[in-house]
Amino acid sequence: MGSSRTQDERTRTRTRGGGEEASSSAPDAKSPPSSTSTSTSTLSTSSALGGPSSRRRSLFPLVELELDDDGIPTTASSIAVTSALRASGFLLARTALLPVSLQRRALSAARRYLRRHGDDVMGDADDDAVDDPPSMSSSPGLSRRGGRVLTHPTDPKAYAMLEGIESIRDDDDDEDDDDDDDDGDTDGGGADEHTTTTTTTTTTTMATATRTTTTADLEDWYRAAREARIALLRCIAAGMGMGNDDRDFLVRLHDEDNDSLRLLGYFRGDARTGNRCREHSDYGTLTLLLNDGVGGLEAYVDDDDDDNDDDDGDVDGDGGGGRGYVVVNIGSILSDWTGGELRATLHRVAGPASVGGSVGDDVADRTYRESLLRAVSVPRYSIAYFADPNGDVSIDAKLVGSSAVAGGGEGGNNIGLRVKDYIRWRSGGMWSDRCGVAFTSAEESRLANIR
Ligand SMILES: O=C(O)CCC(=O)C(=O)O
Ligand SMILES: [Fe+2]
Repeated sequence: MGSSRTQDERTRTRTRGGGEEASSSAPDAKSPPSSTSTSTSTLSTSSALGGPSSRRRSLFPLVELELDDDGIPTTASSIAVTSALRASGFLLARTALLPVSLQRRALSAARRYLRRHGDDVMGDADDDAVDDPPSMSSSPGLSRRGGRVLTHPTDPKAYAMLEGIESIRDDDDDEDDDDDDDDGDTDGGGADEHTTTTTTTTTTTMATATRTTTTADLEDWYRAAREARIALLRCIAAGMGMGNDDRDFLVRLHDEDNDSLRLLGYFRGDARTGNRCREHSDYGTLTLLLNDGVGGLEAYVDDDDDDNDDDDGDVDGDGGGGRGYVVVNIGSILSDWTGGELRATLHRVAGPASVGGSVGDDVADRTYRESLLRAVSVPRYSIAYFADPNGDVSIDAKLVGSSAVAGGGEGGNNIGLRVKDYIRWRSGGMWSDRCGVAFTSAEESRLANIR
């Protein structure tokens, strides 16, 4: 199982996962101890999702995810991760588990993958626009199904869902006799050393090498993301005191490895381009997001302790890719498990014409608008790694507090909705059937509030 993500919180209306009225979800009162390596990152001034033009610079913490000699996250890291997820639901994580070199390789591989498989599926990719993800020159608003790369029904993007590491290899096996559109692209980043070493060989050999490298790089990223998932789940379990301080409490609820990679290629646009990715929140447990540094990612964050509706934060504008960190956020299942203490935050990839975007005329507005214009003038690539819990775990479990239910009621008859059914419902299907566009009516109405 993996995830194609859609939607959830509308914090402005003080609601939390499942549409319930929020109880208390004030940011963690504990400030990280001075020994923590947490710092804040420099972030672009955000546009407000749905607010007028007032701006606030929002800083999400950059957390150095440190492991001890046994590979266990330090206490400082656990506190830093949990504090950020309480406060905003977002953090930027830097960790030796996801080194910059691997990030670059993975992004290059995603780009190659989307272009190759997109061409396969859609057949009309723009050959001149070598930097662009595959697009459909006709009917750009329609999703064409049946291949590995889909165009999104509404957002100007192509994407591929890779459900499990094996799916990457299967894709390559399927392609063994298909070399006509494999361009051996080295992505200008010099990241594809295997391809580079084969440039003097025949086209066919080079194509094979490119496939192999693409597969290897995506597999490496997938494996590394799984390790990072384990570390982050340990941080959360420890930081929240779950399972009587059993640090592997959450890890065990994920030992089926129900995860997926979504490779995303956003098309170039112009001043008229609105959202490149519609507002949504993720609905599994944990998302690790790597992007190529092209801006536009925004998160809608609300302070519970004031009435300002415009406390929205641009997550990064340069998330990963260059500076070596990944964006970490959580989905609604984990948020619900914690009674909303950890936030599944609404986010999007904005374009210059996004609703509630930069409409004012002060310096910050203009600067931000220019940054979005620059961002949309180039394609944007990202890789989302989604972790879901084991399929039979209850999404209704409460994993914090005195009534915490280990395993979410596993084995019981009255466990409520199971993860696998919930995800099927949210995502509009399982596996490659997922369209990733399902919105519940509650979510739709929350979204309507910001339009
Ligand atoms: O591409 C991005 O930066 C955001 C993607 C995202 O939020 C998602 O796919 O759930
Ligand atoms: Fe997302």
